[in-house]
Amino acid sequence: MTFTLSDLEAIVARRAVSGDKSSYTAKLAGKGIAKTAKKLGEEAVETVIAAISEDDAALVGESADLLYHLMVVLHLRQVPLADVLAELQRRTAETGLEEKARRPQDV
Ligand SMILES: N=c1c2ncn([C@@H]3O[C@H](COP(=O)(O)OP(=O)(O)OP(=O)(O)O)[C@@H](O)[C@H]3O)c2ncn1[C@@H]1O[C@H](COP(=O)(O)O)[C@@H](O)[C@H]1O
Repeated sequence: MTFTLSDLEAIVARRAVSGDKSSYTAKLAGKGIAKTAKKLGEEAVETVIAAISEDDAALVGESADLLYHLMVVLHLRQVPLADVLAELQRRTAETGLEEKARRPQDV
């Protein structure tokens, strides 16, 4: 069976409130949204570095770290993954450049 981000969302939700001393998710969630969002930023930078100068295995690993930390941030903000997917689906109605052209012009 294919593993999905929805599966990861459920794992994160369960582990964040587990109180399990061996859980990284519980430890991270306990630090709050500011620390967790900062960690997400660090993982984003590591993913950028992997994309530019490391091999595919490194990029896969950093991408997994990035998506996992994003799921913890969404959990802490109580934003369902479904909301993000719905936004992505809404965006399929037009190209990225069409959407950009509709934005109000800077004055
Ligand atoms: N996908 C992940 C996942 N990806 C990355 N990580 C952890 O993210 C941490 C990031 O490592 P770093 O070296 O960047 O940071 P660190 O120095 O350990 O942490 P800081 O002190 O900087 O906060 C590591 O401890 C990784 O194990 C993850 N931890 C958990 N999961 C998933 O969550 C499930 C539950 O995990 P626990 O909550 O730990 O039981 C796991 O079975 C996985 O499915």
